[in-house]
Amino acid sequence: MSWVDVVDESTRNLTHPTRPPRPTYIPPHLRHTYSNAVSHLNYDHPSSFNFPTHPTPSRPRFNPNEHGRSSRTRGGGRGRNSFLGGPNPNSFDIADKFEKIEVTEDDQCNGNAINFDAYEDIPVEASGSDIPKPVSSFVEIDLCEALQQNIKRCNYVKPTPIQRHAIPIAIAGRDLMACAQTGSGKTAAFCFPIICGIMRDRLKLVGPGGGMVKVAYPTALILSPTRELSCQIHDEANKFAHRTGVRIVVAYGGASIGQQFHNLEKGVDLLVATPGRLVDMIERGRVSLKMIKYLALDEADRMLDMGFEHQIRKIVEQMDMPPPGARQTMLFSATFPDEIQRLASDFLSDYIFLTVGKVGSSIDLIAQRVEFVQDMDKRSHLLNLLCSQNPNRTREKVSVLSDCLNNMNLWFLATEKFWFLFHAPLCNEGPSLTLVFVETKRGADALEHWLLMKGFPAIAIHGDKVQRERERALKSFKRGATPILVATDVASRGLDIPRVAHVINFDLPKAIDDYVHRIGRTGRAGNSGLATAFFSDKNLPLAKPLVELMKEAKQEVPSWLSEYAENSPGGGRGQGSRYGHSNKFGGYDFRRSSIPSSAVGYSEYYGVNSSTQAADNSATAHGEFYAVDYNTEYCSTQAADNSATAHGEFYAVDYNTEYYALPANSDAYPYLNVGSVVASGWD
Ligand SMILES: Nc1ncnc2c1ncn2[C@@H]1O[C@H](COP(=O)(O)OP(=O)(O)OP(=O)(O)O)[C@@H](O)[C@H]1O
Repeated sequence: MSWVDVVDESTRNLTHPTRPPRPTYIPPHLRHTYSNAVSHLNYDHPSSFNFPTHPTPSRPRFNPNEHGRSSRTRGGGRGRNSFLGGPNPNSFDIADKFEKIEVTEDDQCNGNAINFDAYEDIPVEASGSDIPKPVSSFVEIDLCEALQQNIKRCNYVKPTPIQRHAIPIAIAGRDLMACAQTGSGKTAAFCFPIICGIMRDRLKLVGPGGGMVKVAYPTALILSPTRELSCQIHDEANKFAHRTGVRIVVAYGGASIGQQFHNLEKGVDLLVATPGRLVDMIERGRVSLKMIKYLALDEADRMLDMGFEHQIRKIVEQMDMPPPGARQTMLFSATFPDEIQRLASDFLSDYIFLTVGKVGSSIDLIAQRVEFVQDMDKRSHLLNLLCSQNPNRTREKVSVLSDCLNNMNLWFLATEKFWFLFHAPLCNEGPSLTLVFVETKRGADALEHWLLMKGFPAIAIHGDKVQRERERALKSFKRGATPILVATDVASRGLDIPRVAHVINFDLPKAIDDYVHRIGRTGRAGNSGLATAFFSDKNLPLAKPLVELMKEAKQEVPSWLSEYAENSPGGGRGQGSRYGHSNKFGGYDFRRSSIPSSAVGYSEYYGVNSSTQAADNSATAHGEFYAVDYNTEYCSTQAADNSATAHGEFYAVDYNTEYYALPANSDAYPYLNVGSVVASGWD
């Protein structure tokens, strides 16, 4: 139950929920360290490279101290209703921040001017064998002419980093697991190679799906977790495939299956689908996957977590889809926990793992604020925030006017009346948009209703709404007619909505990955954004990963939050945290944890493949790895407790050197033996 539900309940009962007791202090566990070892760019090296990390130039970033106030004291001076009561310890003039946010609009294809220079300095790592070299322009890539034309039409002047690296890999036919920041252009990174591949195959293949047929045989399949995201990918892919002859169909639940069958009957090369609807279509015998040559999973970690894994396995492993190796598989997300990587590797063959940017984040471009707000104060705090988004607007004005309108039973007029107030100063062309995340569907409805009553133009989207309502809400939000969207996690992934200037985590999610995706709805395509989170006692498990994430993004961490992080039980990786051994958020090739050296931040290694997992615990490394510090901890993928400890240094292993694993949990003393066997503490 979210706080909104609590508020509803409590107002009804005229009681207030009691504040949960403070947790007892538990010292933070030792954080793993990882070196930021930087290797030389080495394209001659046949199978792995690590791109240099450049110093990050300073970007304008929100600094709460500039505003002369601090949110550092936990709850200090916090009133039950800070609007009516005393000063709010977290209050700040958000209007100042909005002035600093750069959101521009000038584009033919996607409605947003792009500032991809912002991504120029981000680190890129790739691992796997024989990695194709990245490119620096689209023309360098062997894409078909029509596709090149469409890329220009879309105003894509140059590839984003993920596109520079991922597209050549995919065009070379390699399987890929790619992790890149939210809003950094992953959709095109998998769409271009797929469309190009379909066009090439066309010349060679004539599938059974020509003309009006009852069973559709797509050659490419893109799966995504939500209906809205599938529609968005479909729209994007259609733009890229303009005049190429590639036929793209979308299939998702909640809409007429008859219409979707009809679309399929007209022919389909690329099917974009949500898993549930696709299973339905396959089971009705209307779609066959036996011609699939390209498979892409967007938001792949979400697709393989508990909610979807069963369906995905059914589609990929139990229907008639060709196996890994016979098809090309690409997995993309902004977050890739180890456990999910392990599951995902079942679907891949000799794949390349690519990570672009501060993995699992979008963050340098997003100013993050965390404010301590007790559940009962959240609504009034939200109102303060929304009011302060426009410097000319005072909460009193809104309150008086909306009370007035409410009394006259004219709340629907209020929406109209206050709409103009959301034309925030940051952009002249349209209103800035605010996305408010809540925990429950009921909470979303309640908050939408309450905001409307208060005169704020809000609309809710969540999984209990019928599809038409969901689409209407999103459309209204996108065009700015209703510039506040109250959403559950249904809107947290993938949606690319220009002009979302502010994401408010009214209720924080349980897992830090979800936080990363939520805040990634702003700060997209190189633009900056603002994310505000309301943190309350019940978010304690999230404190530590949140602090780590904010530090990694060079954000100001309130001291009260650091204190919470230290008191966080079990080191506070967060409820639902799925991180393994690394401080890096989300994107770390789990195969590396089989190799001691890589587990401590080594940048070059290769030849790690499925043989590392061989039953006899043997592996063959084809490459260099070296220099493990004394007492460095590293994890073993095969150890029961995923841990092992290396004491010592070893380095300089020649190509084709064989090394063997000791049993789990052994303290190993690796020794230097150039060109020969190295025993080390992994199994
Ligand atoms: N090379 C490019 N040049 C200009 N704009 C681009 C380029 N590539 C992508 N874009 C635009 O950047 C925006 C973000 O892209 P996209 O939605 O693919 O990001 P994403 O990485 O998939 O984000 P998320 O992780 O949230 O799903 C889109 O509006 C897209 O049209």
